[in-house]
Amino acid sequence: MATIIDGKAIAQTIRKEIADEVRSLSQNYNKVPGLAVVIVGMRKDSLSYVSMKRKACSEVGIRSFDIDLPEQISEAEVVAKVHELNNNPDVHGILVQLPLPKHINEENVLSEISIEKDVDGFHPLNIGKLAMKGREPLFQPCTPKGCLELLTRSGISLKSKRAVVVGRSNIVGLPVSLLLLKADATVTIVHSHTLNSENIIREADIVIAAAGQAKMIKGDWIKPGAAVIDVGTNAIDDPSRKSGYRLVGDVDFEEASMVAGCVTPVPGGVGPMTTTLIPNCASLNAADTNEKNATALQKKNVYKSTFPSGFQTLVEEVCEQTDVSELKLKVGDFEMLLKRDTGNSNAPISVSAPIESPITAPPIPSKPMVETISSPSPVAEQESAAATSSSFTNTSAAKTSKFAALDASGQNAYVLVSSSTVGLFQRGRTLKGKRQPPSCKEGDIIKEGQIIGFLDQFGNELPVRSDVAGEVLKIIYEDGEAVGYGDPLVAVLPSFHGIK
Ligand SMILES: Nc1nc(=O)c2c([nH]1)NC[C@@H]1CN(c3ccc(C(=O)N[C@@H](CCC(=O)O)C(=O)O)cc3)C=[N+]21
Repeated sequence: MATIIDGKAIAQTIRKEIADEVRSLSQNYNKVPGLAVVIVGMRKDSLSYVSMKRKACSEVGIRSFDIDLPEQISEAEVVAKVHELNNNPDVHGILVQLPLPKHINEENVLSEISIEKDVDGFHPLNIGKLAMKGREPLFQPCTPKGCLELLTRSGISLKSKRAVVVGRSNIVGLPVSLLLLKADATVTIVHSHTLNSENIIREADIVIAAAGQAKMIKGDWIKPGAAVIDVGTNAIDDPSRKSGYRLVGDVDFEEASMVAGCVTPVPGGVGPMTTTLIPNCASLNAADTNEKNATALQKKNVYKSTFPSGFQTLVEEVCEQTDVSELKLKVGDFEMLLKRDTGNSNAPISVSAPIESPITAPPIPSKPMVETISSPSPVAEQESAAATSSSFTNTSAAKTSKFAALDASGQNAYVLVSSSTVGLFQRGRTLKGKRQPPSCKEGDIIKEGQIIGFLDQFGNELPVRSDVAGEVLKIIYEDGEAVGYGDPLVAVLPSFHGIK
């Protein structure tokens, strides 16, 4: 007689682990993971799954964002909703319940979910990474992951085992095969066009049934002692029930339990694992973004211009990593001009274009400004210097080349608009709880005094204005990142940069 793998009990253990994690996250970082569950329409089964997922969230202390959209909604409106959730920093995971109504293209919606919030792991890029050796997706799909958890938590190893997956759907069959492969099993997928599926299944040490066919897998298809995970959730008529139906799996449970070593029941097997692992993904993601922000903050705090240490670092970097010959720093009334001999006899005796102290004081009082004038040197040399180093960390190759081009032009004179306070940098304003589009983007031509973003201080949004007119060269901080006093937020290439 097979051991029954109790999915409910294992899921409960995992929920306790998640609740602990969520608690420590909120105690240590005052951060609550958030999961948005989007449902379109009123399909009975979807409503029931969604309510289970939302309940699972509240049980472990995760904030659930309930997005209930009407059946008739257009694809564009669903996509817009997804974008809004992508931009909401309180949302760490987004799940769009499937299936969507027929007039909406599932692929178009799913591929709009930011892969960093794709807790279902359905984004093509996540699946792609799952399929590749040596790559890790940001999220592993929950139901497949649940299947593997059930096995490993029941003491069943996967390495070198023969696993047969029945079904090749995008949401279970394919990803579970990839996970098994990653776990070093030898994997075979059987599907509607496979000949002699039974014989193949009979060789399996591990069977994952995800075909969507009620009781399709019979007892004599199973190798004695095999582990059988039944993903099927099929409703079959049952007049003896009040509801008129009951759920059965893809495996004939009664028969299988006479042969298998262990088997999952339906309900009570894989289902509760799916419901439990989705909030887990959101929670892990919240912890992860927290860690990333902390590291980013640590890195960027080097620039924190609690004068003079931030500027010292900046000056050191400019001197060590660039050919800049003159550097002018201004913070309010304080002004400093540094000159050095870069060994280039052609160095111009150029004076920096004057940049006035900020006069548009409130609510941002004084902003530290940095102006650099680079001495011309051979273009190739400049380019290689700029390619390997820049006073801006984390610049993409394209952006770095922008700086390289600037350097090479000998007109390197950008101004940093810095933070006057500690807060969260926001690219756009929030109106009625909705984040508006970014105030500016790289490449924009802006006017003096123009708002380039906002600083959120405990919900109070302070506009950040540029002191100079020019081109937005680089936005140094991302939306929602924490910034300290004096941190450079945006680099602007003043429109007078060509004047010598
Ligand atoms: N974006 C998306 N992600 C999904 O993960 C997803 C989806 N769409 N669409 C539908 C399928 C199905 N699914 C289930 C979740 C829980 C149970 C579950 O908890 N079942 C209970 C029984 C439930 C009952 O008694 O009604 C159990 O097996 O014990 C089943 C099935 C998630 N899905």
